[in-house]
Amino acid sequence: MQSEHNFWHQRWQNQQIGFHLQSVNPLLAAHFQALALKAGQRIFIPLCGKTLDIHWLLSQGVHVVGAELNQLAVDALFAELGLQPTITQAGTLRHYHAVTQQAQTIDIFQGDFFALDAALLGRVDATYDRAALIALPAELRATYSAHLLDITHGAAQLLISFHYDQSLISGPPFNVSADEIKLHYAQAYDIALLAEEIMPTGLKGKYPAQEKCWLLTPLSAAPK
Ligand SMILES: C[S@@+](CC[C@H](N)C(=O)[O-])C[C@H]1O[C@@H](n2cnc3c(N)ncnc32)[C@H](O)[C@@H]1O
Repeated sequence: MQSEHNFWHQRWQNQQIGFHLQSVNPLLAAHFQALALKAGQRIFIPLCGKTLDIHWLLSQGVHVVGAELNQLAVDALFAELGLQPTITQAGTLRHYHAVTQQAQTIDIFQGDFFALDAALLGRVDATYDRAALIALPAELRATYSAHLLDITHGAAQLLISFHYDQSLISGPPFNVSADEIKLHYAQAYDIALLAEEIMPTGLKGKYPAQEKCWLLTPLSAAPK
């Protein structure tokens, strides 16, 4: 686990953050409404980095809670949002909290996602997973998905997955197949494919790759 953490700390330290998009993720903007969140509800972004998707979600009138390992990323996120957070220690995690001018709250837990529990995380009405599941190696993904289900009480998810020939190059991002998504989540969710898109530039500019956007609806709430 420590080498896994060091890998990401080094990426942030060296600003090797090719995963960080310069605008809101088009799949989020196109399919956010599928989550049917109301103003004032709260969305969780595991492994959030300093994504501009957070800026966009706050502008949609929802509260945001995130988890991110690296402190440089979290400090940059708040600086780019123009917000001065209050920071408190919560066990091994640092809890950043701020309120936007439009009264949306943003809470980021800086530290290991696996140290976050349901009580600390608080209410979650939906989860947005972009480059979280696919950022983790195969041996961590079952633990990740089980922990996510546990701490969010199985809240609905918008999940973006990544598909390419894993034999061409090693991850991250990792290829996570539709079958694997079902393996992790079919016991808790109805799983619907909302969109699939070929990445015009491919992965790292050369390997053919595809993104898929999934809506995971809790089985208790899914239409029969
Ligand atoms: C591929 S990036 C995606 C970031 C963001 N979701 C985005 O779309 O830009 C994965 C992020 O997860 C963070 N991360 C990796 N392992 C983590 C862990 N165990 N707990 C919390 N964050 C972690 C990394 O520091 C990195 O910022």
